[in-house]
Amino acid sequence: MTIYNDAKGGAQILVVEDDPIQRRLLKNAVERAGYIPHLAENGRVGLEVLKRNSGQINVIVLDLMMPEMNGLEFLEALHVMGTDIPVIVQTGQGGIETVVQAMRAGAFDFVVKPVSPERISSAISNALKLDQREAKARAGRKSRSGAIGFDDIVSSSPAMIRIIDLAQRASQSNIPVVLEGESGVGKELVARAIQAGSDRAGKPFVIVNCGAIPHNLVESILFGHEKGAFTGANERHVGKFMEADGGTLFLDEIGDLPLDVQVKLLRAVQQGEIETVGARMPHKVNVRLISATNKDLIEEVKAGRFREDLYYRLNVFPITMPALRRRKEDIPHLVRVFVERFSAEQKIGHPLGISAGAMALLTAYDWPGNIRQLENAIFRAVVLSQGPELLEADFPQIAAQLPGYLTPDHLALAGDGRRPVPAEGGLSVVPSHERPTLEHPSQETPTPSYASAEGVEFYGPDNIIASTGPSGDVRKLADVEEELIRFALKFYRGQMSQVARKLGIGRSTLYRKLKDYGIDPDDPQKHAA
Ligand SMILES: Nc1ncnc2c1ncn2[C@@H]1O[C@H](COP(=O)(O)OP(=O)(O)OP(=O)(O)O)[C@@H](O)[C@H]1O
Repeated sequence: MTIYNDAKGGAQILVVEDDPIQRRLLKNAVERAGYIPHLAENGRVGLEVLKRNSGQINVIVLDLMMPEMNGLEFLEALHVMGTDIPVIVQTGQGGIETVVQAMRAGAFDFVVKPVSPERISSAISNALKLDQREAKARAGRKSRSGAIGFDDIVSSSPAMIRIIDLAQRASQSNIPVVLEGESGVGKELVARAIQAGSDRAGKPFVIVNCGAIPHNLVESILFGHEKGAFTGANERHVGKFMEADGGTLFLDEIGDLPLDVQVKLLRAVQQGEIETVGARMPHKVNVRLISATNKDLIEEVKAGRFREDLYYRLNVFPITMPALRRRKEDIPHLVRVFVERFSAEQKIGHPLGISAGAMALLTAYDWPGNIRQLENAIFRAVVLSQGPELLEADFPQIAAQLPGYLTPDHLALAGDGRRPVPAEGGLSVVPSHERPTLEHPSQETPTPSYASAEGVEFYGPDNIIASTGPSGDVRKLADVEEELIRFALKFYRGQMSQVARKLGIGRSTLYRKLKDYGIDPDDPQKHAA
């Protein structure tokens, strides 16, 4: 790993990439754009660099396919660390599904390999813009957080109106509530509103994400520990139950709680007292519990991963929150509220609207990351917006995933040279007559000049590699090889991993051959002068 400290005053970019050639290319591109690169050959080293340079790194450029700790694991580790440095993921293999996973895991943008220096430079400059403005936006939102109530929950659909009604009733008592629903549907928001609408309003609202804490620390984090209770317990630690005393404890991802801690939680719920690790006596606590889960808890009980007695104790008042794709009526309302909120926060300086085409696009999409993903998409679009209204072009990642919205760039996203594959449960196939007809005339969506589905033969003129030259003699092996590589690059639209795999060679061998033959992967047909 190399660290460049000869600061030119530019932003600092961490490049996490296992392929030495790609790493070098990125380093050059980052330097050429005037930034300071930090290089790491895998996710583990990347985390070390981050820790060592805490607060210094502005943007991360991350490869998704890496040995040891892959890109998704790295994103997960960032989430656990509570770091929200914008991450640009690079994808070559795996195609759109991996990209969707990465965006879900919080990536800001993605680029498809091989990445041109211009593309990476513009992705970094967008991410930097976001980095600076988001810090302000977060500060703004945080100051409101204590006061979030039912009025802050956008609800147009019958399903959401019913949820608000249930939640309002739950807020009238101390009844334990379980909020069920996919990630990003608004469980925490509803939990906050319940607290704000209850007689505990103004008291602590403490959140514990049970899924994000290492198993060996859960007990101590929930119940606290005395000084010297175990090796390394150098200070007394007040647990989350004590912190929430008098208020509400929101246990997120409750299904991830280890079984041994579930026993202690059951005792706390049944007896209203907690046992601090290392303490002689239990403490009485007055805490209202709201739990949330994106798992089916009954299935977890059946599988023996969640205690049945605890399930019945916690699940007295279940509220199931449907995914956003099941209540699309909420989308336009949410979009307008977010556009208004973010343009005010970002001090856009003029009223910002949204075009009908963009609204149709956002409504057509299925939002696998639910409202969080929608909120982030709008935030990003508002930050980067230039005109009086947001257009479809401001949502390239969404458009790329909707059939009927493909542009030439988007087509290149499919990892296997075919049209992008919808993420599981991620997209609706919108019948053509219902598809929003936006500024995408059909000629903008090119018909691929090949049919690369496995097993489908291709008989186009491009597919003929001659075995004899103009003189009538057999051609040199190297010439044929060069031609085949150029063809493969074009055929697989520059997807290096795929080209290497299909040619039956390693990626580094491919890069070496590109160099030997002077082939530019961005423009494989161009011959060196
Ligand atoms: N109905 C809504 N109106 C306005 N904003 C909403 C609504 N639902 C969710 N949001 C916003 O979407 C984001 C995600 O919501 P929230 O954190 O409550 O989801 P969650 O279900 O708790 O997610 P996770 O399970 O991943 O923790 C938050 O910023 C929240 O304010």
